[in-house]
Amino acid sequence: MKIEHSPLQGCFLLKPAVFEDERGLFCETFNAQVFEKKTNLYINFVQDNQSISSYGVIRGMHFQTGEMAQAKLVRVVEGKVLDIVVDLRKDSKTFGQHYSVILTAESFTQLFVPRGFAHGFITLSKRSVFAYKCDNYYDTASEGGIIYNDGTLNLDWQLPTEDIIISEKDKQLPTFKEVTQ
Ligand SMILES: Cc1cn([C@H]2C[C@H](O)[C@@H](COP(=O)(O)OP(=O)(O)O[C@H]3O[C@@H](C)C(=O)[C@@H](O)[C@H]3O)O2)c(=O)[nH]c1=O
Repeated sequence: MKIEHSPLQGCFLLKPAVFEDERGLFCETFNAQVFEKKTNLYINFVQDNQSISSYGVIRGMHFQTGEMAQAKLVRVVEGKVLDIVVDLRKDSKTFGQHYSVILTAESFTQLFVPRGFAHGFITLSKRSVFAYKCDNYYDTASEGGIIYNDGTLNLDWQLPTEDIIISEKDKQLPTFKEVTQ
């Protein structure tokens, strides 16, 4: 497992070793010991999630607040997505900055998203299966979000507006300024 720093503080790319043979392939998608050794972080993942999306679907930008904040380890099991994170930690050197990365099933690359980040993704393939671990439980009362087309963040979703599909709930999310002021 190789771990690379993203430009955002505490946000890492994980590249698992992939073992191929005549049967197919094998890889460890998570190993707590290795993760701890390479990041110096002890993360107790307590919930695993999976979502399926069709082309053009954006889920995001989401986070949970306060004590229910969640770190996430995200990966794509089928298809291709553009994953985007925003650092919302006011005491961070990279506060307000965002980072985008393409995640595909074939690359096995994962993104570790720390607590205090907003997270979202768009499906660029016909369908995507997205899987992630969280270090805190889902809590509706703590849900927060930022509108995907926020004028300050100016996130590039890489698809024309007419191709974008987004839930009614996500269309109502506030702006970056409203969330961080
Ligand atoms: C996230 C979540 C949702 N749900 C339920 C609530 C709702 O009825 C249904 C769909 O929820 P949502 O529309 O919020 O699902 P979704 O838009 O996929 O939400 C997810 O988006 C990505 C970007 C993240 O980063 C995640 O943390 C999470 O916020 O599933 C759970 O039961 N547990 C969970 O952990």
